[in-house]
Amino acid sequence: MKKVAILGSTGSIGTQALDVIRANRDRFKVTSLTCGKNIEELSKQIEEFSPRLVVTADETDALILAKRYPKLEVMYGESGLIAAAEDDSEILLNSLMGMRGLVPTYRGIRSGKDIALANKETLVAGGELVMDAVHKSGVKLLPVDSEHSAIFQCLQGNQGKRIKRILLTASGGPFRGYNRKQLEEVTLEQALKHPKWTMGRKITIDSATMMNKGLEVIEARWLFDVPLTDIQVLVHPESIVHSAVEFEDTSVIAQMGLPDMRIPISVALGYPERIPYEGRSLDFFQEGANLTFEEPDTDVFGCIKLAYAASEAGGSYPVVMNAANEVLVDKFLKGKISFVDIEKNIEKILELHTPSYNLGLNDIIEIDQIIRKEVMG
Ligand SMILES: NC(=O)C1=CN([C@@H]2O[C@H](COP(=O)(O)OP(=O)(O)OC[C@H]3O[C@@H](n4cnc5c(N)ncnc54)[C@H](OP(=O)(O)O)[C@@H]3O)[C@@H](O)[C@H]2O)C=CC1
Ligand SMILES: CC(=O)[C@@H](O)[C@H](O)COP(=O)(O)O
Ligand SMILES: [Mn+2]
Repeated sequence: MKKVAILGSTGSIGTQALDVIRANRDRFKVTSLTCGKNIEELSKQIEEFSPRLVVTADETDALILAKRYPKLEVMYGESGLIAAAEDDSEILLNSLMGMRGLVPTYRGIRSGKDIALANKETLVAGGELVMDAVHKSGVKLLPVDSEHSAIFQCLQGNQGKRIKRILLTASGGPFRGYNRKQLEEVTLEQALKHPKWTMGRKITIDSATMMNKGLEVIEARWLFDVPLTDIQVLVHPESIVHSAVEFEDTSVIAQMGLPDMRIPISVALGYPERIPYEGRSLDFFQEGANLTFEEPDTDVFGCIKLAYAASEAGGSYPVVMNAANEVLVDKFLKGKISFVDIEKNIEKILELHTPSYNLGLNDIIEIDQIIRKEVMG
């Protein structure tokens, strides 16, 4: 039985991970589960998976659960997330949304456990630090993000071959083909309608601005130790090729499949036998089927350029970009700013930023907090 702790178990990734675990109950034991405020969903998970520890964001919710489940260890806040990350599980699935996942990821690595990472903001803000900790502690960092899982799968059995280029695919989001003027008019409702994937709200907006692809470029850089110049974004609206790797010998290996996150989650959890998506198939290979690819329009979707530039500049720039993006997306979700204000404000904040370098964990946390306060206003 593989013991698994899941941070963010009540979210889109977390609940799909529990789908995979449910289909393989003899293979997994759930040790810790966490939520933000959704204690009703967490209660259902407690009843079904009997974790030893659960964590909520706030004390009030923790007290409710402690009363409801007197035998259960209930904690809250970052100390609770760290306790879950350092519990006796062998693998930590981090499916938290946002930079809040950095510290628990780091502590999980230092406690010697393998990390299944969906929480891409962790690598955007602290990639260099996290990868250094991974190498020093000898744990495995297994990507859950569908493109990075695809690249990871392409690399299996090809470790000796030199990577020439990573082809990072993108759906193009709900506004593919729009011009700047049209983007100025889009609504929150339209931005939340992703053409292919059903995901949490924040990543769905990131996909609409294409900042998600920018975050994924940075994620790929750290995960696969590949220069930014060798990571190419390709818009592929069918979302069947989840990414590909071109090797020095000019061969290309691609991973294809249904847009179903339970596939990359299963890969990261170690290919459990039974898969919860039986009965579905990739009915693509038929006469006349074709796959289309196009360059992203980075004049319209400038977030991609901002991400490359921030990662190229290094130091505190990616931390600032990520923090600003999280706050601005939240403002857009709350109807406080327009869609194009997200990119405009990130660009302005990066232009005005005085960088710092050689950041430790506390520096990253402090810069993140300062930018959040500034952008929240
Ligand atoms: N969804 C997807 O298909 C994909 C997601 N990812 C990445 O995976 C990560 C998770 O995404 P997704 O599942 O969509 O996100 P969701 O918003 O659906 O879930 C986020 C999880 O974090 C919890 N959470 C929210 N706020 C807090 C808080 N203040 N303190 C503690 N926990 C909190 C949520 O709890 P609650 O339920 O109580 O709000 C939930 O369990 C992100 O980094 C995303 O970019 C990557 C690829 C695909
Ligand atoms: C499912 C997943 O991995 C998401 O990151 C998804 O890829 C977002 O799609 P975009 O390609 O539109 O950003
Ligand atoms: Mn992705």
